Amino acid sequence: MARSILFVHAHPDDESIGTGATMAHYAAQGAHVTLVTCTLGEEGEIHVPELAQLEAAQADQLGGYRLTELRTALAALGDIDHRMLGGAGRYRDSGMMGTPANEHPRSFWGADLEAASAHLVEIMDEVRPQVVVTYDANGFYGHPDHIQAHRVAMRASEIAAERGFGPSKIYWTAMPLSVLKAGVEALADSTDNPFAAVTDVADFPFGTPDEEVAACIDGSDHHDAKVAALKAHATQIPETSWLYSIAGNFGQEFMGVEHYTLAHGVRGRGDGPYGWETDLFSGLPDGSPAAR
Ligand SMILES: CC(=O)N[C@H]1[C@@H](O[C@@H]2[C@H](O)[C@H](O)[C@@H](O)[C@H](O)[C@H]2O)O[C@H](CO)[C@@H](O)[C@@H]1O
Ligand SMILES: [Zn+2]
Repeated sequence: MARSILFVHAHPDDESIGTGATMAHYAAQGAHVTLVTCTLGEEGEIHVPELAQLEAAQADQLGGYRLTELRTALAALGDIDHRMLGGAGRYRDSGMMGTPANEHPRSFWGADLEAASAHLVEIMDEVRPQVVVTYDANGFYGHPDHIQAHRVAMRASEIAAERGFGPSKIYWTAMPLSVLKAGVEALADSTDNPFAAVTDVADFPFGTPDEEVAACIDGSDHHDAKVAALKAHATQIPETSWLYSIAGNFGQEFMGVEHYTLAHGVRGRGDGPYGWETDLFSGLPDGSPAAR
């Protein structure tokens, strides 16, 4: 049975930042890798000075531009089947929690959950993923679009299951506290340490106790592909980003290794002190819905 994995992300850049190595890992193995992006990222910052006037308050063209960045990023990750939830432009970037963009008539945060989920069910019925990957209920770090992406992915998976093609496993992106702690220590002497004010990893809006993590995907063979994908998102991720300096200070494994908690399904065989799975498809029952 062809392996099919579906990633649900909020903005262009999240797919590369949070799951780029995993996507490249499974694409390289010949799995059907589908990415659903829920918004175009219209409310993002612009770290490329010559594009500053594309911002929402001026030309309001950042969303279309970020779609081109996303396409370049996906080309670096491999053969990825990319869809925009409800079609490009259907749902708008809601901005950070509590900002006026939350109230925009097309904001994803204000979307009707059933209608948004129906768009995702349609894609799930076509690609029949055995595995779905999204964020935890806090959207990993509390962004409204990430929280809504979680809700839509979970509701769509529920509806798909009722119709006989639900995923066998659902994972949420996670950062083990041990990795977070090592990363903060690695950056401690860095000149551009964004976490200089952090004294305790519990201060971060994310971080999962190691024993609650279920899977660790080693995509370090795809480290360069992930870095190329991050660089494609230049409006969001400046050359000076800590994402690049931590790889230098922490080591390449930071960039190429991605972790997940298991929200639904049976955990397969694992390694190490906490039995972390090394394959998101491990332990799948044979009866998983076949791709159409
Ligand atoms: C990684 C991610 O989800 N980025 C979002 C996020 O971007 C943040 C936002 O611009 C904030 O104002 C900055 O201080 C912060 O550094 C950024 O990470 O929110 C944007 C607006 O919704 C979104 O476009 C971007 O993809
Ligand atoms: Zn995002």
